[in-house]
Amino acid sequence: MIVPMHLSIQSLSVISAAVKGLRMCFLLRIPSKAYYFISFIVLLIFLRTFYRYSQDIIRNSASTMCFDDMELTMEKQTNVVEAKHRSNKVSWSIENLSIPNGLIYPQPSTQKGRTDVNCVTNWNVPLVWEGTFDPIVIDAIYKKTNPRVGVMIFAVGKYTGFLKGFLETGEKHFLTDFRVTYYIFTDNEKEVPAIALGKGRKITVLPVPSAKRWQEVVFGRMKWATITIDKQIRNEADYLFLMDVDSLFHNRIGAESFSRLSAVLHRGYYKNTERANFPYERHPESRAYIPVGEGDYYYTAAVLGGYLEDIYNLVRYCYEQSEEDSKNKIEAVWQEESHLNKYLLYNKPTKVLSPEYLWSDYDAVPADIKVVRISQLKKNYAEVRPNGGH
Ligand SMILES: CC(=O)N[C@H]1[C@@H](OP(=O)(O)OP(=O)(O)OC[C@H]2O[C@@H](n3ccc(=O)[nH]c3=O)[C@H](O)[C@@H]2O)O[C@H](CO)[C@H](O)[C@@H]1O
Ligand SMILES: [Mn+2]
Repeated sequence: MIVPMHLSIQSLSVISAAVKGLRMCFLLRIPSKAYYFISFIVLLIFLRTFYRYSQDIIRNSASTMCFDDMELTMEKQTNVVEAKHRSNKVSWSIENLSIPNGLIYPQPSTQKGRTDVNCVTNWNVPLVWEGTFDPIVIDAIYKKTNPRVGVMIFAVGKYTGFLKGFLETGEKHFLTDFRVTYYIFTDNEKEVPAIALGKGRKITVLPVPSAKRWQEVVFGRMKWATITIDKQIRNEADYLFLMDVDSLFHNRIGAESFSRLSAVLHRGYYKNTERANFPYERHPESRAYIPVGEGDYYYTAAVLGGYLEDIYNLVRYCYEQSEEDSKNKIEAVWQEESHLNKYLLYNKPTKVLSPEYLWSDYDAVPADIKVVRISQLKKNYAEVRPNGGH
């Protein structure tokens, strides 16, 4: 319990001054009316002080009780999945959904829309497919806040060879009217190609160490992203993406991809896979463990987006958890993607993007994928990865 010291000291000095005055009156034999009047004032001050003091005590003990209760509840919640060192900074966010006057676009319908696929999750956030948004409307909403968009990509070892195609097609299709900085994490600066960039767009090259195993790179993404956001990106971007570099953009990606935390459904498991068969980490010893019977979707780690602080919390979580695993000599089945899937199960994304946002050149495009926006390139794993392997 905290005693309100400031209050008691202040009030005591007022009371003692009044008592002194009273004694003076008594000693100087000031007429009795004034004497009664001063006594009355002293009594009032005394009562007021006592009242305030007791209120403070009640308030303090109540808050101590609340705090004790909170601690108890938190102890009961044994499975809270979040970064140990979460950022408590306030993210940039879209303020309101206003658009400029006079914008011309087709009338939206309450009756027509995509019916072949589900366009909403069971936690009631959009599941984005072609035909569920109007590019003119959605871009206009976000354009007015003119966010600084950062895209973190890693090109370590032979993967620098993918940069040219990624950047050139990105300039054609990726948030073309927005400010974009490509943060290229590489061990070989000289291999970063010179690409003509649109207005308001730039490249920042960030050195990272080379790797002997590709697994080091994919885990390392979470570590270097965490460190670099802290050191630099936090002051330069409002919205952040993390993407694989071995892909090309084929069609528009716009503001419909923006939300506090947007994750993409992995093309391999979005339609007919029972959750028990999702390739989640199934060993309880791993920090990425998800028990059979739990799970919403299987998300890819190859495209992710969100407000800066939300992405920070996510990458920091994946980094911390994989560090814990490696202390115990465990490597999750799909590396950082396994930790990501655990995080997203217990911290639901605020938008889920369909596999239009990451398809693969290995797979035929089915009828429900009306537009392929990004596609993973076919690659010779033995050739591009330092230790080969699939
Ligand atoms: C479509 C999809 O879900 N992709 C994921 C999948 O395989 P992928 O086959 O897509 O992984 P990948 O070889 O493309 O590696 C992921 C990314 O790490 C970077 N990189 C990797 C190795 C290397 O030597 N140098 C380098 O720069 C590069 O940006 C690459 O795009 O599994 C990986 C982890 O197992 C990641 O979770 C990928 O996001
Ligand atoms: Mn990839």
